[in-house]
Amino acid sequence: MNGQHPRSVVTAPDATTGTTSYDVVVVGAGIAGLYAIHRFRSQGLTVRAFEAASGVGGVWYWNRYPGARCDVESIDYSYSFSPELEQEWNWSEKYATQPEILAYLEHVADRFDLRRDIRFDTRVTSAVLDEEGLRWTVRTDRGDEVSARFLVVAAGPLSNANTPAFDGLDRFTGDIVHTARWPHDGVDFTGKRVGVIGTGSSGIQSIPIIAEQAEQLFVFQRSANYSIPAGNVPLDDATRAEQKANYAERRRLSRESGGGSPHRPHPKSALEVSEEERRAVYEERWKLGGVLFSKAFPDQLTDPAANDTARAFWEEKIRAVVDDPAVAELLTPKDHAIGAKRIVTDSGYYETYNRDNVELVDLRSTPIVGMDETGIVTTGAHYDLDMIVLATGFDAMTGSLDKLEIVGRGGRTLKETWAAGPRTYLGLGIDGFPNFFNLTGPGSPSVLANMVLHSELHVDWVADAIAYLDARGAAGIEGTPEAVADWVEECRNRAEASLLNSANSWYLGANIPGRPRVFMPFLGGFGVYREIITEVAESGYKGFAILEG
Ligand SMILES: Cc1cc2nc3c(=O)[nH]c(=O)nc-3n(C[C@H](O)[C@H](O)[C@H](O)COP(=O)(O)OP(=O)(O)OC[C@H]3O[C@@H](n4cnc5c(N)ncnc54)[C@H](O)[C@@H]3O)c2cc1C
Repeated sequence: MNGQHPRSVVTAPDATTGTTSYDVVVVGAGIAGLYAIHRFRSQGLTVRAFEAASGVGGVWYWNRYPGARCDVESIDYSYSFSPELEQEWNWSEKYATQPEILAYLEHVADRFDLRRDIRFDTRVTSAVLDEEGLRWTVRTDRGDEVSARFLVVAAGPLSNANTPAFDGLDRFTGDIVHTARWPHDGVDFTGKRVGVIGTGSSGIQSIPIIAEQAEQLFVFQRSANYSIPAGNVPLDDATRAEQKANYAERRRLSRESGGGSPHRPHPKSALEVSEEERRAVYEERWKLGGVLFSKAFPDQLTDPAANDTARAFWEEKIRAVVDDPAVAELLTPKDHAIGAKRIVTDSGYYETYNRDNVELVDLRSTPIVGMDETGIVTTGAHYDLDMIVLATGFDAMTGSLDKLEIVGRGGRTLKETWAAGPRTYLGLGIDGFPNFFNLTGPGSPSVLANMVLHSELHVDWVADAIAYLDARGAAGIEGTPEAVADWVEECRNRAEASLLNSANSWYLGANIPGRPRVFMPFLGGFGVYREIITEVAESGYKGFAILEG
């Protein structure tokens, strides 16, 4: 071979098998999938993307519930690969709403002409490895069968909506909506008796808006969560101009940071500073709004005593807002450290409980028994309802992968390989699954980071790996079993040193019956992770086997 692996140009379907060949198949057209199409195409690779939805956007296509917003500032929750795009797009608010983020992603799809390589309304059902030819045969629910050298799954860590198996849910005769499958023409709550089940991010973001419309709102809470006001503001021209002028520096700081934002924690421990200084730092973080509160001090998520100072500050703030002390008590988490579950970013959540038409139902003391024709039955009461909103979150991180039958070496499925929990090398390589890359999933910082920058980091890494293989005429790349074992150990050690491992959260699959309890994201921080995977690439892919053609 002359140093170039033969490219698989898009072929006409094979006359006998009906199969079309591509360099890369991309599953999903959310933030990660869209950039993947652009990046691979720019490198001269042929791409076929499949998307189950009718349009681009991923979570921003599906999660149209009222109040849906990003919790990373809009200016940071934006692609960085195109300086022109950075300059031309104008965010209207500090934390953009779902319609605006979706409009942004549609603009990206149009601007870079991405739709022509996406087959919409098409769910990938299986991907099977041909071990000898090192190719993946990908099949869909619409009868497609295509072949690709590389399988890139961008199915998203939060794309598989979770509906708990409530007894009698199908007997309820009113309307049922899931926040992650929200009707495109909206939902009118006017004059309705509504029950919202769940007080995670989707519930907390939507409850204030539903409460304004509904005649009566019952909030069914199993676990209280820590939420912090977004402190959202419209962005004026001067602010935008200043942000854009400093975009490059902002990006640098974000890439090097723990979570993908330009803000840094205070340099000292929360326990080393005076009470006065600590309060001032927390006040400043409170004003920044949202998730950044969990990173005010470097030891906030590792030292319970440091964490407790943040929790006490939070509690004082919330108790000052909620009129009824008994309700404030119920809204105060008792079972996890602040930041151990992703802190929610809200707009008027706690104030909502001061309204006469809102009642908080504590499912810890009166669990849901089930539904009947007219409403929700708990061990304490029957709630007559016109509508149930399921804000019950996701089968996170591995849910969408599980629905997709990925069959690697020896006919072994990914599901079997991960039966005791996900096992990867850097989140990017799995032994037994050559030329398969799962973007922003287990073993990477994933949902702990700014997912736009994270998606770009992963896509660029994969594109560079493919270029490396092609330059050497190699056929493939595969994480070695030793490297996978070491990385699993590394991830476990980091998790055990963190308070995040102690909460019963979806980071560990704890919301899904039967899931092994394994902390799935890499906890070393985005900047550290970026350095590690960059060094691995620069070393000639240490820990990966380079497979000859
Ligand atoms: C309401 C909400 C708010 C969020 N806010 C933030 C935030 O502020 N900051 C942040 O960093 N992260 C946030 N996230 C996390 C979010 O998951 C990421 O930011 C990002 O959008 C993920 O992009 P993605 O392309 O990886 O996945 P997704 O956006 O989930 O896209 C995956 C796509 O793959 C498709 N798909 C899945 N399986 C298949 C299949 N078998 N065949 C075909 N298509 C398939 C899905 O339909 C989906 O459209 C939020 C998540 C939610 C749900």
